[in-house]
Amino acid sequence: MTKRACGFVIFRRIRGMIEYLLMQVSYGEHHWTPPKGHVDPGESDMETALRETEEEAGLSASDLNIFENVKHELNYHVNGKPKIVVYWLAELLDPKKPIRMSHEHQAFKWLSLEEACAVAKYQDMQNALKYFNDYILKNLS
Ligand SMILES: Nc1ncnc2c1ncn2[C@@H]1O[C@H](COP(=O)(O)OP(=O)(O)OP(=O)(O)OP(=O)(O)OC[C@H]2O[C@@H](n3cnc4c(N)ncnc43)[C@H](O)[C@@H]2O)[C@@H](O)[C@H]1O
Repeated sequence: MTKRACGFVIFRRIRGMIEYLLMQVSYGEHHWTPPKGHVDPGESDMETALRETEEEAGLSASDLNIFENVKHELNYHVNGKPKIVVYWLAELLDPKKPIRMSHEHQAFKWLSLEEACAVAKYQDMQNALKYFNDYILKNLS
């Protein structure tokens, strides 16, 4: 059975720069991803993305401008099992709003596209970040 997770690639505009929020998990390989998590039974993808973002980063829907039509899907395998991760683009409305981490993460960073791609490590996550960055440059600048 395919696992499904959903979240937001969150960006902020600060000092004339675009920065992306990446969070480092406190377990396993301590990898970095945007806030996201598994879809619970009966939840829609968007409900999952909102719940996980609140739990993992302390940000609620009212903190974000969510671009519901701008999304990107990642497909990879975890322990031999397929996993789909859906990300929507979202802007943090107050760029200075503090991030409140849960026990699932040990660090977070606001990063430029290049820095975020270096930290994200996986090619498909890098492609997602570039896709969203292109959208911002073409439509939101
Ligand atoms: N090793 C561990 N030890 C203790 N508790 C653990 C654990 N793994 C998970 N948990 C528990 O599971 C919960 C996570 O639940 P959720 O928070 O609901 O779900 P998630 O973000 O999708 O989980 P995860 O971090 O496992 O997913 P990812 O696909 O990024 O990452 C899964 C794997 O895929 C790899 N990966 C990530 N992105 C990838 C990509 N784009 N391509 C290929 N591989 C990728 C990662 O490096 C990682 O190895 C946590 O509360 C934690 O308690």
